[in-house]
Amino acid sequence: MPDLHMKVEEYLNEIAEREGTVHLTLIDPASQPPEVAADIAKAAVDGGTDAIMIGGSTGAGGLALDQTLLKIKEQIDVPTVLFPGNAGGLSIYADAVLFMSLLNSRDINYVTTNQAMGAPLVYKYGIEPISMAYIITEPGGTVGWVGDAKLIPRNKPELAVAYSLAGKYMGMHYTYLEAGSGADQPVTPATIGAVKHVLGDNKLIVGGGIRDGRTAKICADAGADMIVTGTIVEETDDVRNKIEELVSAIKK
Ligand SMILES: CC(C)=CCC/C(C)=C/CC/C(C)=C/CC/C(C)=C/COP(=O)(O)OP(=O)(O)O
Ligand SMILES: O=P(O)(O)OC[C@@H](O)CO
Ligand SMILES: [Mg+2]
Repeated sequence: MPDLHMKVEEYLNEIAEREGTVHLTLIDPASQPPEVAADIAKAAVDGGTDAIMIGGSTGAGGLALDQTLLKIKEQIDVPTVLFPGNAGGLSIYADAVLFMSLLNSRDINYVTTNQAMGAPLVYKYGIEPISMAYIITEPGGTVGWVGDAKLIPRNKPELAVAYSLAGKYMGMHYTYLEAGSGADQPVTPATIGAVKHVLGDNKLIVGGGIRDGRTAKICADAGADMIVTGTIVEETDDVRNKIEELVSAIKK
């Protein structure tokens, strides 16, 4: 049960310290009606997920986003964290936003422009911004295409390290290594380990292509502080059971 006076970033960091790894469930508001999203969120929380991330690369804003958040908040009391594909992915009903720059994008819109367009809303709505370096590796999926990322090759950890260090030196608190939603394989343990080594205490999020406890544990053991799963939660018939499998594999 979260302390509501605590900031979301502190809440997540504290779980990472105490339990070894945080589990985040990603819900795409464009994938199902708000009531169904709320049922998924409830089952995920019952299964032990630590927070709900809300976002999508395509069509994830507006009324559907607001209604999805409102319905989810009726069902659960863990934090809701926006994962916006652009400035349209913000909602007054969320607790926090992963305020990210896609560092390896070729398109300035994903490096600073959406951030500038969204920042006044974050301020006005009072959403907690969590600064984050977002780095996409092969295969990259939809988000790699939409974000026009110069994908980091799977076998080039040194390039992921270079971008991660740049993010840290620019003052970003979190780093997110993304293989793309639904990737056939997640980011390699070698890349995760090399990046975590240079990040030190800065938190590392890993997502894309993680579908089972065994894979989640490999990523956590390699150095991920937080594991994101989205697609598998959309696909499974038993969300609670699937989340329990993932959570029990990565927590102390
Ligand atoms: C901070 C603000 C206001 C905006 C940031 C804008 C940036 C940098 C976006 C990065 C590029 C991007 C398109 C990110 C989307 C992240 C996301 C929600 C991925 C989830 O992917 P899915 O939507 O599940 O993928 P599919 O559409 O393939 O299912
Ligand atoms: O859908 P999956 O493959 O779990 O990926 C989650 C997340 O990393 C996508 O941004
Ligand atoms: Mg998706």
